[in-house]
Amino acid sequence: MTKLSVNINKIATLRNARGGNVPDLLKVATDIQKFGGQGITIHPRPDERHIRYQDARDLKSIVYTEYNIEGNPQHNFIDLVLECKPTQVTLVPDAIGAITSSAGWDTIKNQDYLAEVIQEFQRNGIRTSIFVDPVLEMIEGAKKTGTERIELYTEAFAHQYDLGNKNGIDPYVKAAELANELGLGINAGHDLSLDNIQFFKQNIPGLLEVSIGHALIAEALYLGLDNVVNMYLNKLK
Ligand SMILES: CC(=O)[C@@H](O)[C@H](O)COP(=O)(O)O
Ligand SMILES: NCC(=O)COP(=O)(O)O
Repeated sequence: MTKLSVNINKIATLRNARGGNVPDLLKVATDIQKFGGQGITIHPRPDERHIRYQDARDLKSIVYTEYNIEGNPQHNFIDLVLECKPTQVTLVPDAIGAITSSAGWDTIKNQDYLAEVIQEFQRNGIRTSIFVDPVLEMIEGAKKTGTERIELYTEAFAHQYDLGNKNGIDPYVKAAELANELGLGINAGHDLSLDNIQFFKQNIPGLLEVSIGHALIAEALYLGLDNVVNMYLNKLK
């Protein structure tokens, strides 16, 4: 079974736009789980432009499914994760100020660094995953860091799928086969959507978890619009 972990960064983006508490991030996280979501993902960034560090702390008592915190393991991030003790930490090599994640780790160049950080999280009972491109050398390097899981960076697949090129899945299938052989658990995320998720799932052996945010929140808005516009019209009769 593949678990769906819903990334709620975009809920925080919307809330922060007005400075108040609408939409209420904690209520959204509660409801996503009530609706069947099997995990909550957040990706606090150093500028706290969407998820704030305090949100990560507040979610600790709300998330009873899988709690996944993603980010670049700088000192503040490491301290936050050790304080929140989520189910899983996903390490992502983001540049400060990056609009969104745009590459996986070079698991060969950063092997010692990753191994050290991963050990620290594992000593604290937190499962680790590292964000990687579907490149075989990077999967082999990931294994050597001691991580339990990898998260396949799916932007390239999603882009090719949008263009009608289903062969974009090929490197992901090879990466997943190798990860399975090496005993690495497989997560995936970035730009997955209602359009592409079923094809991805059907082709990736042993896919344990997907984290989906941007498209899912946009789809939820769109699929709810008809309903809400009509609720307003009823009140204005
Ligand atoms: C690692 C990954 O692909 C997602 O966590 C993504 O980076 C979400 O972050 P933003 O919501 O800031 O784009
Ligand atoms: N790890 C990927 C994630 O959490 C969500 O990415 P996206 O769906 O917002 O592109």
